[in-house]
Amino acid sequence: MTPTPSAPADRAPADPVLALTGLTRRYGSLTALDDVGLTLGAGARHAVIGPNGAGKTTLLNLIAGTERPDGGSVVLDGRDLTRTAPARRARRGIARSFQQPSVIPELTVLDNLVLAGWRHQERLPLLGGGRARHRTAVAHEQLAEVGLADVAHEPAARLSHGRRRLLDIAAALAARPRVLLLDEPAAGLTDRDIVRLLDVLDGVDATVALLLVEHHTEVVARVADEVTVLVEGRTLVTGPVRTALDHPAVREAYLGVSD
Ligand SMILES: Nc1ncnc2c1ncn2[C@@H]1O[C@H](COP(=O)(O)OP(=O)(O)OP(=O)(O)O)[C@@H](O)[C@H]1O
Repeated sequence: MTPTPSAPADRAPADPVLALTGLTRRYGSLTALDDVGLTLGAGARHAVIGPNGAGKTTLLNLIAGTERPDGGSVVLDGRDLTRTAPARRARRGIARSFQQPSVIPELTVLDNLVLAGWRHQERLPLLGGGRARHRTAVAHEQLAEVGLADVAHEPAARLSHGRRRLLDIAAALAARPRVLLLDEPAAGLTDRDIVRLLDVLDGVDATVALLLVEHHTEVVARVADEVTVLVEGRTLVTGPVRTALDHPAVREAYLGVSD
């Protein structure tokens, strides 16, 4: 991965936050992911695109730990997590927002965020009620940041799909992750919701590495610095966003355009 634009040219890029090497996953005779490697530094904005069935969700599953690879490794901050359970990976700093938001519909919007931030809160040196008050105050701030302050006390079930997506992302961020995995965040969103989504992603802490699977190429072009294109489980191209999106094979294989 190239250094971030602000990194001095004469200094080596910082250690990677997330390093994936040779990731391979088979389902019977189908190789869903074939020897895929990727390195994300702090503050990376990396998108993975590709046609249906290319292996994008499989890649996220292998990083989050909900599936195990048949080959390769997942290393976070120098620690090999390839055999580590999903909950432990989450505690180490891998957060995920799903295609179908995973918020708890019966809880209020605010309580969803309070709950999501609890893991981080456990590490703060606050006692009893102090912790709860602090967490609630932080959750209110986070809701304001994602434009959901007006529905703080509504059950999450009453939110539109777009706003539930934003809550899901806010909940993932509340655990203060090192890496945020986003699975098609723009899917099913209205144009107005997409503008909100882009605002939220713009506001993600610059130290968090963001890995985005997305079909919406305008969202990819707006959010990502770098793009990996998967086709049939293999990396077709990986590089700066414009180079990847303008690659003739990508235009043909993914966008259905031939020059
Ligand atoms: N649990 C499974 N059992 C068998 N085959 C699977 C399983 N999960 C995924 N596959 C297959 O692996 C391949 C990659 O699937 P994956 O969902 O990762 O693709 P994708 O790029 O995310 O596709 P989409 O854009 O449609 O979500 C597909 O051919 C899919 O049918």
